[in-house]
Amino acid sequence: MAQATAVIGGTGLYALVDGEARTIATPYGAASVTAGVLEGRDVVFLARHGSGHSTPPHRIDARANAWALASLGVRALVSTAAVGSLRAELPPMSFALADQLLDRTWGRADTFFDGDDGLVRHLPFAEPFCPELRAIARAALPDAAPRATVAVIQGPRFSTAAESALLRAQGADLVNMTLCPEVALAAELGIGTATICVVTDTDAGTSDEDPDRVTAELVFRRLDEARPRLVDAIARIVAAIPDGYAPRELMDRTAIDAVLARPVRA
Ligand SMILES: CSC[C@H]1O[C@H](OP(=O)(O)O)[C@H](O)[C@@H]1O
Ligand SMILES: Nc1ncnc2[nH]cnc12
Repeated sequence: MAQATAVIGGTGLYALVDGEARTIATPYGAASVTAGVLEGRDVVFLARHGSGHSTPPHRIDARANAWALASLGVRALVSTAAVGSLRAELPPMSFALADQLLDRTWGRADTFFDGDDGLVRHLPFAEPFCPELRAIARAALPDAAPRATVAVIQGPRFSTAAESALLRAQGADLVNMTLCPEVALAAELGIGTATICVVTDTDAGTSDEDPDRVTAELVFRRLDEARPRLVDAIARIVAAIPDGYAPRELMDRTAIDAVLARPVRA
């Protein structure tokens, strides 16, 4: 059965719905998903880092994940992201809805259209997140900051204080390691995305003594604390997505169908 809505869980969210985990072979390797029901809606859940957080951010196969979701008929994606804050107005434990991306990753497979099979396309990406899903998320989460620019760094290490200051000066509000290329790859396959950012830390911090200065342990701890609110936020958004939701047509159907027709490997 086609699953119109997917949830990608980031750090700290490794399960969401009851159901059997299923492995999907894709042209880029296997992806593991669980189909189930949330708020009476069919959803497919995918844990970005694997069920035990075994995949680091720079090794996530975002192409396999996006291809697997598209092959299941997914059109709407609600994702979660643990983020560091670069702004005092976005304190730890607050939620924000991402609306812009600054891609500072490198060396990641970041397109389905690298020309190998003569298929060349250029995704319009001025608005990386789906405006309709963002509007739904804003209405569902009135306490979340309605917009934020997320800088996506390569990781797995965190930023230096100088890098953090530079990202802030360049207009970033939040910092993360996974939303690129995930959001673009979903868009290339006709999937619209809304992302709930959970602020876990103040990145490089405001001083050496800043208790919110990032460590992985701090991120995991804060996500554990925030998880009930995060699951509730996801459920609210999923419940509000209309049956007839249609993402923007940023990519032509012929190209999407050609990518989905590529031979799979286990
Ligand atoms: C474990 S701290 C760094 C880790 O947290 C964020 O994960 P996600 O975006 O999947 O929520 C960040 O991007 C890093 O992958
Ligand atoms: N400070 C930070 N930098 C990058 N990714 C993060 N995920 C959570 N906090 C982060």
